[in-house]
Amino acid sequence: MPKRRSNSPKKKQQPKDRSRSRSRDEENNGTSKNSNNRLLFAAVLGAVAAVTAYYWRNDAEDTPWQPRPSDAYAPLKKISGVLIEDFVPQRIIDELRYQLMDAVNGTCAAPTMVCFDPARVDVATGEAASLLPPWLANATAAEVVERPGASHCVQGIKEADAHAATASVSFVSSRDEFVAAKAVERAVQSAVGLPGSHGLFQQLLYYPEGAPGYASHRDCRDDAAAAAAAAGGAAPQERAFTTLLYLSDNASGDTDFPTLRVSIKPRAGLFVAWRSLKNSKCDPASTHAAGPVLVTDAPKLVLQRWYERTPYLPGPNAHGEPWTRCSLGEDGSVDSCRTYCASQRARAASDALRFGMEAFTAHKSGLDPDARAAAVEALSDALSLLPGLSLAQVLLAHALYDGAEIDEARICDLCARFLADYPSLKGVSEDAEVMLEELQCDGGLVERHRSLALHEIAAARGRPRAA
Ligand SMILES: O=C(O)CCC(=O)C(=O)O
Ligand SMILES: [Fe+2]
Repeated sequence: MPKRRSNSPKKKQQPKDRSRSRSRDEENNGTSKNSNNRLLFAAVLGAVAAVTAYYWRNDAEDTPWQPRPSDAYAPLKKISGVLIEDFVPQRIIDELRYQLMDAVNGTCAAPTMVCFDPARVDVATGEAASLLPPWLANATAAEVVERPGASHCVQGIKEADAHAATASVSFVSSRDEFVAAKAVERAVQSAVGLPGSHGLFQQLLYYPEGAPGYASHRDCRDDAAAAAAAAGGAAPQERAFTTLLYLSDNASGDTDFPTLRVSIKPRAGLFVAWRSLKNSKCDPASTHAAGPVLVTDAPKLVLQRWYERTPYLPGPNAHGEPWTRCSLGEDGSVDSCRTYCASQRARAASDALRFGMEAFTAHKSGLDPDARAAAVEALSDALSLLPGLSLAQVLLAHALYDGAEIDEARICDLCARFLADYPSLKGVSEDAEVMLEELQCDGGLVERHRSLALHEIAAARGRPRAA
């Protein structure tokens, strides 16, 4: 017999009623309906917001930052910087290096689109503005397109020319894509208190020998209004902290903090982190640059991650085909070109997630009777590719919960996994908790998933490398 249960979680109205056998008619009236509306609102709005802005956020919560005093790095004191050597065991570094090099030689290898920020190409005429670099001399012959989230782009660039533009490569991975990156996330949480739930995507950076580096900048934004506009009206990103884990030993390519007169030389296993915001403002002292890598040096490899002030739930990875973005230097010339790319697996998972979110929204709108099944299928696909994809976990739990015949064990597991990573994401975590309660899930499930995570920390922070 198919199980009957409430249409949506109802913690507030019926805290003690865990019955899953009431009829739908009974449920669809009075206070339950208000509760349904609240949850429907949270879920759908959240999904839509995630589609448009690629994240949910919670302004109520501040990011913790509690590094051990012994890890404080005095030269970066003004920005609460820490520096930790031998942050993770060599095997973690080896795996990350392997993933990055594999991407550089494979999925990231052939960017054919270069974008300028701000616009350097006239979309109407297709003419390149002045000060374009020589490799774009015949850009007018190429197709000029607009890319959401970037400015004007030139498409169809010859591969060799695009390679000339590739000053660095950012291989953008989901938080859970690689075991090694996940282990680093846990290590960061244990060392400086930054929970993974505040982290943006992880970036594996590659600067080839001879790369000019990355021009002086801050990772935060000064102008909240401009940032909101750039985010398409959604809440702007606020990168509050930056963490770097160097994966290579270099004689050049230092991370420089000109205001603080500090230079950090890359050394495999060296971890450095600092805060960019001071009293909620973008701190000028956090200005930094990646120095040029000498032609005689080895390529510089880094795992970089930004952390938001508040929890952040990533949506689909925005990077499809590899593409290159160039920013402008102070004199208006093009500098700091970087190629962005993601793995085939992450891209496939993102496509499934995007489709699943659309289907989920259609299901919640009540207009399409087949949408729920489509959402379940697509979100399950996304999770089979990237099991830790938190947004897919919580949406799939909701979609399954709304079905006539529910797989309680699966919903419990999805909610517990989600809550182990996102214990306090406004509106979303609460719903996951309500589902756990309504389904009378095993009370220790979340804790088990959490301790699994702690186990990963212990594994990540293994014995220091031999000198
Ligand atoms: O590679 C580095 O040393 C720093 C990179 C950086 O600052 C950035 O990508 O925002
Ligand atoms: Fe930076």
